[in-house]
Amino acid sequence: MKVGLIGWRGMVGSVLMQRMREEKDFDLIDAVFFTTSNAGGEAPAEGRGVRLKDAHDLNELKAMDAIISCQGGDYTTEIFPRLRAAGWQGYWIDAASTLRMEKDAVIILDPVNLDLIKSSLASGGKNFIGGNCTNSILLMGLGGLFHAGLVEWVSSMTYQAASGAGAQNMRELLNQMGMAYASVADLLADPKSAILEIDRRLADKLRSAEMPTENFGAPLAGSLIPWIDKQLDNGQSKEEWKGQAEVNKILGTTQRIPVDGLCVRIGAMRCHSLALTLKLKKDVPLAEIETHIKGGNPWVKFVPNQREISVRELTPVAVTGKLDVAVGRVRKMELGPEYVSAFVCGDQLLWGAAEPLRRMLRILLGK
Ligand SMILES: NC(=O)C1=CN([C@@H]2O[C@H](COP(=O)(O)OP(=O)(O)OC[C@H]3O[C@@H](n4cnc5c(N)ncnc54)[C@H](OP(=O)(O)O)[C@@H]3O)[C@@H](O)[C@H]2O)C=CC1
Ligand SMILES: N[C@@H](CC(=O)OP(=O)(O)O)C(=O)O
Repeated sequence: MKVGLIGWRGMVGSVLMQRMREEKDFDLIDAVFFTTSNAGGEAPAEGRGVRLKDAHDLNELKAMDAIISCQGGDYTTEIFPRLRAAGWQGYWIDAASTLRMEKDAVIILDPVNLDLIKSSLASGGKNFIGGNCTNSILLMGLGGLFHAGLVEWVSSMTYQAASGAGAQNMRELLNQMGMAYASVADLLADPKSAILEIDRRLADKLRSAEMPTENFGAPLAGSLIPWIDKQLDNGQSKEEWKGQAEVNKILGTTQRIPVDGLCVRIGAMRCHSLALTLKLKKDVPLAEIETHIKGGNPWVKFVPNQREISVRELTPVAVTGKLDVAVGRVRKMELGPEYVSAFVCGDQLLWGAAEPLRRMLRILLGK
């Protein structure tokens, strides 16, 4: 199978390349690397000596059996319709949100919706799009509970990492942290210095025009940003809107499960977390709930609802760089016996972006 890779050197693309190398996916395909900026340049070794092709050259793209794009929504918007209009019948696998809600597209998260993917393939489906990172992590964590048909609705409050906004934002966060520390380093070194003086000086620095905020639009270090993506007319952010739309599409629900909440950017690097309130359809014993969650997929790492282990294992720092999706803080809430809390934490560049794409390729290859 000839597989074109576009966006392979970006942040999501680099994680995809790393995972494809680890899993030896390149042994199974003829990989052809494309670029929007350096046609004719040297491709990664997996390209077996073929130079980089122009990602705007429809004839080169048409020669592919499948294309994986991590290049971004603008590229998809520009190229995908022209490629299909030119008669290309190959498989389009994409990280960008552009095509997610199209009728002929499946949002891919195979540990949760392999049946939908397979039935789409059987009926000639060709467009397979990775989900929004927050939703993919929610469903990787709690898919078992959804599949058991127990969830009436979900309130989802998110704590989203800087990486979701892009590589430049990760750098900006670290630069902000560095400036924040530098502003009080001398006082910190003196154990007798007054904490309120440290706090005042830090607040002044974080609010000052010196703070680099070109990418986030506000300081994130020592703070948070309670808005992600565009503003919609109903008061939701676009990120919040995606929750219900995508979760229901991924699950293929016939009766819509309401999902809503506030999406918040915090100073984690690449793990998104969600604090969830679930209203169940009935009062189910906690042990049964835990069994459903644990049985969701092999990557669920269930963390018992105990302080010490939660502090150690249910955090972005513990989860970063791993395929495990940590699920914990599962308990009945004081709101009533059908109300359950949960906290889910996953690496948004792995299950949230790159992993479903390479797994889709494997499904196409039947391996
Ligand atoms: N960021 C995220 O967490 C998630 C992103 N996505 C989607 O994935 C897509 C890509 O996102 P992301 O990987 O963050 O985008 P990046 O900005 O990291 O990369 C996109 C492209 O930018 C070009 N580029 C220009 N300068 C550089 C450089 N110095 N280093 C690397 N690449 C460079 C590359 O194209 P070229 O080689 O052609 O020049 C690259 O493929 C987006 O559509 C996004 O919606 C989906 C889920 C999560
Ligand atoms: N919006 C997500 C990242 C992302 O790229 O989402 P989407 O693939 O839905 O555009 C975040 O900021 O954390």
